[in-house]
Amino acid sequence: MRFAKGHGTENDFVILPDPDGELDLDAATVAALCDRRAGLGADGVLRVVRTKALDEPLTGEAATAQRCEWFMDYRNADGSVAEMCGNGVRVFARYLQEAGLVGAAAFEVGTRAGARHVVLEPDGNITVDMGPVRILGPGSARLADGPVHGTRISVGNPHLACRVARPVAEVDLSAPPLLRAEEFPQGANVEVFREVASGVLEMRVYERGAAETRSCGTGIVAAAAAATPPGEDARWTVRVPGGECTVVLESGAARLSGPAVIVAEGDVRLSALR
Ligand SMILES: N[C@@H](CCC[C@H](N)C(=O)O)C(=O)O
Repeated sequence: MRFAKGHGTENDFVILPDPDGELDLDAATVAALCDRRAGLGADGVLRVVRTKALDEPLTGEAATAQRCEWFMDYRNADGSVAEMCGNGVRVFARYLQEAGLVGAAAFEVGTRAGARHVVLEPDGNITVDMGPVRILGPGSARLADGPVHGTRISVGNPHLACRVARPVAEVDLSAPPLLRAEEFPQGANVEVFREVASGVLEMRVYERGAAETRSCGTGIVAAAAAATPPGEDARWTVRVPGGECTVVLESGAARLSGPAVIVAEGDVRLSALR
């Protein structure tokens, strides 16, 4: 099976080109591909499939994806399905560009959170219109070193973005955060963030379905939204362990800009994966 490997601020993905939807990608295969010792290693898988070949109903929030030629079928490293991935959609767009599957510098990508408009910027970054950012109210979690309190936010997928007083490097993210099922029936990605200068946040994340990653695009947007006074527009630079991205919040929606690179292409033996 052909594959590519790419990352956006070191949030890394195995990319599987499957234009005609012929691949039966089960959770065990995804987990084996993402295994960093016995597989290729990644935080998630991006299956590149034509929307018309997708064997899945696109209803509700996902319905606008029907108008897109290409669909990002996102899977977490543990094999679970997720609605959206902010770094993944940039890497997906870079793959489409480099594989010659799109000709324009601006186009839409289908996701389970709906169509997402992307722009390949002249400076090499990619900007994604991340859609509506929904503030759902307060929430809390228990981390390995104690409780954190924050804001429940949907960026298509669920987040708990928590402002902390200490440097984020000191927060213990070695264990899965304990969440309350009534607050997060589908689980959540948990961000800890701190404002380190005017308009600049530092952030770390524990991702649903993956553990701590070096960046999370939807998490970056969630942290920026949690850091912004209600009803205001804002622009943030968000530093994560794998680099930095920019978020512009405007009228309840967000644009995310950052790098996306393809670093390898090759063949993987699916039959050899455990
Ligand atoms: N890394 C992604 C988010 C991937 C999905 C997430 N783990 C979830 O289950 O919601 C990003 O860059 O947004």
